Amino acid sequence: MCSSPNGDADTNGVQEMVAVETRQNGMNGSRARNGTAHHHGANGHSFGTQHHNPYAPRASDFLNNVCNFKIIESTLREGEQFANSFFDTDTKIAIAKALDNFGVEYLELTSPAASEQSRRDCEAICKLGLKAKILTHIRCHMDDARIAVETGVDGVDVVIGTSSFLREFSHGKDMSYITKIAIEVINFVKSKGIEVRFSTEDSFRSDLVDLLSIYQTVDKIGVDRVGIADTVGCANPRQVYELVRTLRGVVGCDIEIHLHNDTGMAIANAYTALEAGATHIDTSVLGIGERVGITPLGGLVACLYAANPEYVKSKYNLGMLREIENLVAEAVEVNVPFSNPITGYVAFTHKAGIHAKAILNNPSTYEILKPEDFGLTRYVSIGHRLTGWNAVKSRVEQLGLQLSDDEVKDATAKIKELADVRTQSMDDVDSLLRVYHSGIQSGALEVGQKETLDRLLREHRATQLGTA
Ligand SMILES: CC(=O)SCCNC(=O)CCNC(=O)[C@H](O)C(C)(C)COP(=O)(O)OP(=O)(O)OC[C@H]1O[C@@H](n2cnc3c(N)ncnc32)[C@H](O)[C@@H]1OP(=O)(O)O
Ligand SMILES: O=C(O)CCC(=O)C(=O)O
Ligand SMILES: [Mg+2]
Repeated sequence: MCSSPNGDADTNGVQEMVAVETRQNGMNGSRARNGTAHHHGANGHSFGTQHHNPYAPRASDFLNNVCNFKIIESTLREGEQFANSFFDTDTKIAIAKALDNFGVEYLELTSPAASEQSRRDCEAICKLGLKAKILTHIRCHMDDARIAVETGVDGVDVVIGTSSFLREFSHGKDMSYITKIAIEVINFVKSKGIEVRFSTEDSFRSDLVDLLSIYQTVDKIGVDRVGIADTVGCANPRQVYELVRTLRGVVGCDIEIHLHNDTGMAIANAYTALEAGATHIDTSVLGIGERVGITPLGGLVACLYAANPEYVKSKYNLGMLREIENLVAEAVEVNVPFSNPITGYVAFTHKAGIHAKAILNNPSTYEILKPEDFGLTRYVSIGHRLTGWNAVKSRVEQLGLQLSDDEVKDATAKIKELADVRTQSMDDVDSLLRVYHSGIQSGALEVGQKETLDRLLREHRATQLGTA
């Protein structure tokens, strides 16, 4: 196991990464906060946030909607449906508080009809006095509704399957019964003075006429939100855009969307839904949920930040993301994936020499997310065969060594030669640079004297091993 540049324990086999600071940020190479001896930290840089970025992508329709969306964080509902999940009361409360501090607008909790403990936990979370509104998620059934409204929640999310699959094999009800029971449940919840949302499970495999008809019916009786659910993760962005856009044209209430990630499109679909006029997006931390889960909170935040960083920074406490993901990962006994947006092991690590040079000059060249906005650290990896002399020069400067460009290039050639056999650790690279530097200082070494350098390195190794 090696330690991630951003401090997470990880087993993904990325080894011996070393890092240097960007030129814009000075060259005081400090040890990474949480890394091993092989990891050197590189804090932020000065581009971007206060100034217009002339290289940013053009604003899209999305920017018109991005300031109005709300997150319905469902780790404590959909996330409890993840195969590994078992949340005791303390864990639920810790997750609820963390997400509230992060700034999500809603927390969705498992139905109090699921079990006695689920009901008690729902009541306990309602009593925490969080800023986020507390919702619970129930079947479209009066028994569930009666229990839900007694828990102290701010709102109830009601769902029923409308696809022929679910009508036939799940609840066995036809559209006219579904419409009748939906009206009854919605009116009942509304009569208690709390929010009510009505959603159609498996929307993308439901008949469009049925869908629009029931959405219009519930809109007319004053539902606060209608929900679209891609329950099986079958939708693509074009289908999401079309359904949300069509629905936007026929209802006046808010539109929520719940997107499963079976084909890896949950984040893209969420983005598209916002472009099309959705107002509420369901997420869970790390995307946990049934099967491979739903739109992950971190991934959604990354994509919204990329579109409108200042707004997203002002809305959410981004520095908490890693802590929240670690909390949930630990609770459900999984690792944060190496490729996770923002918090993945390598999310801010740059390797190839061409990238490294540009990143050192201006991080915007190869980064659209700024690690410091998430309390994280950028790394430039050296010691491998793709290393270039610019990255090595930066490390030379961090170490306080004086070498000319030709000398750095000469030392880089040696690093690459060694790295063709085995990737060099940070300590290996530092030793080589120090040996090279003292050889130059003492006059024992000149640029291009490969055999002398090899001898100096052999002698250094022997001294270290005590065999000189
Ligand atoms: C796509 C989703 O994720 S929806 C949310 C899923 N969440 C949950 O299932 C919460 C946890 N679930 C539970 O604890 C249980 O399933 C309960 C308490 C809800 C129901 O338990 P049981 O009464 O034992 O029924 P069971 O789980 O076997 O079957 C589901 C029942 O709900 C009915 N049902 C299914 N979906 C709905 C719905 N959306 N609205 C109304 N009734 C529904 C089915 O007809 C079936 O009832 P029946 O067997 O009495 O005819
Ligand atoms: O209530 C909803 O909108 C979504 C329910 C759900 O989890 C799903 O359909 O996958
Ligand atoms: Mg779901």
